[in-house]
Amino acid sequence: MIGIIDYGAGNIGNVERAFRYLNEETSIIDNGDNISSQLSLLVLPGVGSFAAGMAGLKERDLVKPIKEFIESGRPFLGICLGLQLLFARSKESGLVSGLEFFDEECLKFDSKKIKRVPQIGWNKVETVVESKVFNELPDQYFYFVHSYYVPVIPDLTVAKADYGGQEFTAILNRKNIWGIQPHPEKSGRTGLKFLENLIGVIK
Ligand SMILES: NC(=O)CC[C@H](N)C(=O)O
Repeated sequence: MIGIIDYGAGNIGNVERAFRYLNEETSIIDNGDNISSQLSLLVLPGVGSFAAGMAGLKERDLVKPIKEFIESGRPFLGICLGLQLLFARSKESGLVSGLEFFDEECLKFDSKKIKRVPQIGWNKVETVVESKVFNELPDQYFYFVHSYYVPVIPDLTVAKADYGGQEFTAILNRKNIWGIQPHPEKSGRTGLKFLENLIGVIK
């Protein structure tokens, strides 16, 4: 069973449809009581601001159960804002702390150097560390919608992308924690294949 966290603003429906297309059972989780170690994967699909995301998790008492699930070593996937919320903080939301699994800060694309911020559209993802999650992808193109990014971080970034000359982390992994900045649920066959590969890797 794959748990999909609903903190009131994530892209739940498309994420649920993507996993169901892969014949995976899903459960929508909007309170901490439903986060159990029986889940094969816990997914945090994020849409909106860093502060609103954390507020949504706090309002539903989801922060502690999510942290306990991840600290217990169970597989976790953060999507877009869900990847960013794994970090200590973001330039988007001042002093608001994230889930703090990683110390770095999410930064904003420099609109003085890059004409169009947010990045909205397809972009090529470049593998940094070989992983089975990249096996037999139809191509390397994923769909992005974001203004903030996580820099490339050694021993954490497994795939990167470049937007307007700014390199950033597209996919991260450390032990049981996975994050993907683009939206695999909006990235067609490539996104579905990534999710299918990830399900195989975490089993
Ligand atoms: N699509 C989103 O949820 C964007 C996440 C974050 N607010 C960013 O701009 O990077």
